[in-house]
Amino acid sequence: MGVSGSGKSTVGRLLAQRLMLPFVEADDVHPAANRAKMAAGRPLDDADRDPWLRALADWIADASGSGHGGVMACSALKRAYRDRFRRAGAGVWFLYLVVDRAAAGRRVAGRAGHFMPSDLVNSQYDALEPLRSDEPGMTVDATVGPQAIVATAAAAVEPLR
Ligand SMILES: Nc1ncnc2c1ncn2[C@@H]1O[C@H](COP(=O)(O)OP(=O)(O)OP(=O)(O)O)[C@@H](O)[C@H]1O
Ligand SMILES: O=C(O)[C@H](O)[C@@H](O)[C@H](O)[C@H](O)CO
Repeated sequence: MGVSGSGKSTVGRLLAQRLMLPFVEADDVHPAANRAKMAAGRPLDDADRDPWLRALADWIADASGSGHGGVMACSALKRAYRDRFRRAGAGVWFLYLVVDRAAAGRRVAGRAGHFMPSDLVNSQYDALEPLRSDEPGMTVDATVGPQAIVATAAAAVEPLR
């Protein structure tokens, strides 16, 4: 979880490889209308996110039900979204990638071939409800290298598997 530019896709892919688990990129699950809205510079609201969260919760239910689990790269900005995911499957655990607005803005602006415009980064922080201490998971500094983040996260989740 984390705002756009926090490194969810980068870290999530590497973590899934390391743990040898299926990976899903939540950006690929957005309805076309959501992608078009963001590309036009308009932030998503709860209603826009509802069908997307439903599809992602289904993925979690399948991964959980199959017994192998999986890794998802998803902003999951609000507590209510994470509650939904926790209800969908057993053992849902969040890695919260923390990055400040300036760094996230620079990363999103510097990335090619993605629908998300950097002017939407501020709206991501407006929606963001950081991971709280009662939510299973881990908060990490997302400005260190991706491999270091993956090593830290893998060490934390391995004993839970
Ligand atoms: N730990 C890191 N250190 C330096 N650069 C990083 C790190 N993680 C990601 N990046 C770079 O930042 C940019 C954004 O990363 P990425 O696409 O993984 O973020 P994201 O959170 O998935 O964003 P979005 O939600 O918009 O898809 C990419 O260019 C990526 O290479
Ligand atoms: O909930 C949201 O506002 C969206 O999920 C965004 O976070 C984007 O999908 C993503 O960050 C852009 O790549």
